[in-house]
Amino acid sequence: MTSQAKVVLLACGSYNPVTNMHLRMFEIARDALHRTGRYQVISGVMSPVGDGYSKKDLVPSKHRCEMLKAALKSSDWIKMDTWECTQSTWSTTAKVLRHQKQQLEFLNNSTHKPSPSKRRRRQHNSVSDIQENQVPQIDIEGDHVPNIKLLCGADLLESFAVPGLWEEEDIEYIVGTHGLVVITRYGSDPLKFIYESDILTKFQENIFIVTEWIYNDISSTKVRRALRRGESVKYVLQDSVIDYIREHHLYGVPDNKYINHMMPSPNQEGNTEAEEKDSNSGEISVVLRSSQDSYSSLHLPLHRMSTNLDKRSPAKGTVSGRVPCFTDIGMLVKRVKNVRVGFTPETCV
Ligand SMILES: Nc1ncnc2c1ncn2[C@@H]1O[C@H](COP(=O)(O)OP(=O)(O)OP(=O)(O)O)[C@@H](O)[C@H]1O
Ligand SMILES: O=C(O)c1ccc[n+]([C@@H]2O[C@H](COP(=O)([O-])O)[C@@H](O)[C@H]2O)c1
Repeated sequence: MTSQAKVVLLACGSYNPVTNMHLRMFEIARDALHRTGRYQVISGVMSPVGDGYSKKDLVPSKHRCEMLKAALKSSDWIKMDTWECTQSTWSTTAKVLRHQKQQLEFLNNSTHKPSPSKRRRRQHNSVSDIQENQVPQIDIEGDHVPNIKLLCGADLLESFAVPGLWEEEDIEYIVGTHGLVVITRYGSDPLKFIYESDILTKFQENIFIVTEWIYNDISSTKVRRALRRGESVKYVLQDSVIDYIREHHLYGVPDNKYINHMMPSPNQEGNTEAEEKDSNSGEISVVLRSSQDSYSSLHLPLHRMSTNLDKRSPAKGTVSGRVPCFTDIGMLVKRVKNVRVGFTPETCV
């Protein structure tokens, strides 16, 4: 019986925000590699791109990392590594792979897992509370350093052909030294693409194409568009990620009439204690009721509301008489400093 090669799957991306498909890619890839009988996937690593990557609508890495951290609670084998996004400038994917390789070699050579140096700790301070994930815990058995393969969608593979985007020597290093696991994506034809590229054809045996038969063309771009329009993204993102986006008002999530489409996740329901606490801490908790028994809450810092409140109510932060008008949201119950006012759209002018 031949021994199985140990593999770590590394996926680099914006994760702006992380979607269920980003997570599923790992599951699909692991299944496919295991099916061959030749590989054993020992870990998955997600490396969010740094803020220096000038991509439209990229929210700060602090938020993207927090969303990834929340999403990865649902996996016991995929970890985040924040090394890339804590570098002062954008790092090429080849550089990230080199770093990961060094980490694994270091792990392999030492009996103890590396603890972050003081310098690294300082670098990670900007990304609050994610230090625990900065060095993915990978259990290495035996003498061989696992092979790191770059996991990506077919669109990333096809971006190799965009003039000036990737360095040719980087492509050689990525595909020749590490190898790719490519998940098919709608509209892509990776086999044809490899055929048309000399360099990819040269390293063809290092490219593993996985057809995703449970077709799913989720993309972060589409998610951001839906969020901007106030449309539901439930079951497309992890509930914890939706909660985070809502709490931090990311991606232009509207505060007004569409917000009731973003239903709360089960872990947010019945959180009256938190609401009471917020109402005493300079924040307004607005509870939107869109049907008989389902609620969605929206936390607004007082300074964001003060203009409305100044205009419409006698005292800032208190509600009496007329209240800010939130149109088209059905029954709305509003709590400010423990004053609770219920009203319907008809009461708005
Ligand atoms: N639906 C999908 N099918 C296959 N691969 C995907 C899918 N969505 C994302 N990927 C892959 O995930 C990796 C990370 O991508 P990225 O964070 O840029 O996601 P994205 O959804 O394509 O983002 P955006 O829409 O903002 O460009 C890339 O390799 C990309 O090809
Ligand atoms: O290394 C490169 O030259 C390179 C060129 C283009 C994109 N990438 C990486 O590809 C990943 C996905 O990029 P994007 O633009 O599809 O979100 C992200 O991690 C980028 O750093 C890397």
